[in-house]
Amino acid sequence: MKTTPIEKFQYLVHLRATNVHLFYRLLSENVKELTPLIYTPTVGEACVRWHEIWTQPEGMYLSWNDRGHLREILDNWPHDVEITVLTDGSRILGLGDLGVNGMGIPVGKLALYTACAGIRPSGTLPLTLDLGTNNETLRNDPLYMGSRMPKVSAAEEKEFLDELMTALTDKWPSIVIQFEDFKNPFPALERYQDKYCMFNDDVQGTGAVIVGGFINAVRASGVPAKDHRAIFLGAGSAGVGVAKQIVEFFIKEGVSEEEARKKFWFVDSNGLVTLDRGDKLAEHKVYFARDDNNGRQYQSLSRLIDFVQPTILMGLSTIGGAFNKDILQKMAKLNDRPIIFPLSNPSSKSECNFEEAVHNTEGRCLFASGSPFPSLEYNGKLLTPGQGNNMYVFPGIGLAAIISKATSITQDMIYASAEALSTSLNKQETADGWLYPDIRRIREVSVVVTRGVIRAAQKNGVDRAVELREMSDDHLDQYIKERMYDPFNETEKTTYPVTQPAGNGHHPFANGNGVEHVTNGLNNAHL
Ligand SMILES: NC(=O)C1=CN([C@@H]2O[C@H](COP(=O)(O)OP(=O)(O)OC[C@H]3O[C@@H](n4cnc5c(N)ncnc54)[C@H](O)[C@@H]3O)[C@@H](O)[C@H]2O)C=CC1
Ligand SMILES: CC(=O)C(=O)O
Ligand SMILES: [Mg+2]
Repeated sequence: MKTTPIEKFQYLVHLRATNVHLFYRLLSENVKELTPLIYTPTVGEACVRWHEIWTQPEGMYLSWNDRGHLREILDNWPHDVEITVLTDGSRILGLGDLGVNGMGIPVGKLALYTACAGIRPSGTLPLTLDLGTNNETLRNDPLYMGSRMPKVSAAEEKEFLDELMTALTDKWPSIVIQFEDFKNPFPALERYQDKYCMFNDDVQGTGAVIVGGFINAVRASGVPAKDHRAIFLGAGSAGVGVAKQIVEFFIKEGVSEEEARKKFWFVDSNGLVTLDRGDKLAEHKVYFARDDNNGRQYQSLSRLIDFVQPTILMGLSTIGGAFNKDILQKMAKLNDRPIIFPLSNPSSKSECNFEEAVHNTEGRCLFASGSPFPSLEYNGKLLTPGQGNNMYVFPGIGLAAIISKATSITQDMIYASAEALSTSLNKQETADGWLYPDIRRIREVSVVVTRGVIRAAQKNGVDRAVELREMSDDHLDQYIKERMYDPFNETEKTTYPVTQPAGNGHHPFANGNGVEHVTNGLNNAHL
């Protein structure tokens, strides 16, 4: 009997490696119960302990020493890849730099691609870059499987990524590449987004999923778009990615860009993000930096709330519990329906939990969190939290890019995923005031998102599957559904090729050989 979440995680890893279709049958019939085990929050614990709990290889690791040979190495992968999720492990959820332990994230995200959007398991490639880690504790741990060197410089990583992007698209010309959990994702996004079929999930996927729920929250708040004001705790890739897409929404609602930009007050680890703060602001923060603070600086979140009187409080700070009782009660005093989105992952990093938000706002908050929280009864009413997690959109974005054979993933495609998500709630969900659809309907939702993204690709002319342009929406939905992998109709035995990180040879199971021995996850007795 498996009792702890991590034991259940390990059981599911084993099931996937030994009976992949059964794993996906189980997952698709129990999405709500099993997603928290294979994804956030449990995947966070699994990544922290990856080197301790590791039993069998999954995915492919590419190390700094492999540079110059990346294209040859990809030839070792025996399947045709449609999509890869790629991380360098440098910012895994809100848990910091976990080096190659971050492999849990590409594996988990791709399992959701299969479960939620029906991408064939064999068409997915979890990819982790072993470019060193600045996590000294891990580097000194005898069981750590990655290279024991500090993280390479930004310029070296750029050089590596340039080679990798060329190699991936040379090997699989239609591949979709999802960047995930990079500490500083902006340079690569800027460099590659027009040239390759790629997107950054933390900046763009998160922006889209939050706008999707936010559209419904603004409607439910009764406050017109032009009167909203937002405080963001956390000004990193996700915070800025979300705010930029909310700006896009405000503009569509008739607010000018300048007015929209002025609706945001960002707080990071150095205080309120202002132009006169005296430190050199990272480039991505400059757009939202305030210039109207008259030399005043941040004292506390509570004082900033008094000053700004926000309608919206977003948390993307990795600071668990930052939205305390005082903060939540202030939001409730200021607003009939305060919008409170503690979005940091995993649950331990969430700025507050659902129960705290409900009790301190008299049940009036419009709530979504990054990790799931249980429903609860309040004043005789069952309240269900929204889950504002990019898992509602990235499967549809990826599937749309694959089906439409997109040459790149445009901002319009990303925004279309948000709009499609906001329309995907059924009558009951809307009547119950939900911001996001029931996660149990995720495959249906992914069809709606996929169609919206394909239509945007067509409008932007980045689609190569031009025959889809003539299809009606109903026909296109049917086409998407038929394209989806169905674990209930599978007899083919699928195997999972894997490689090991360059590693150190100390791990009892790691062969430390990088890539020479591509092994089969179903039959890895020779490891
Ligand atoms: N719900 C979702 O779908 C998603 C959630 N996230 C979560 O958002 C969080 C942040 O992710 P990123 O923006 O990519 O990380 P990041 O490292 O780029 O940004 C973190 C930000 O928080 C700020 N911060 C740190 N300590 C603070 C403090 N004491 N007070 C105020 N600000 C503080 C940092 O200065 C930085 O601006 C993570 O926990 C991640 O798991 C990220 C992507 C998607
Ligand atoms: C959900 C996600 O992508 C993150 O927390 O990084
Ligand atoms: Mg992420």
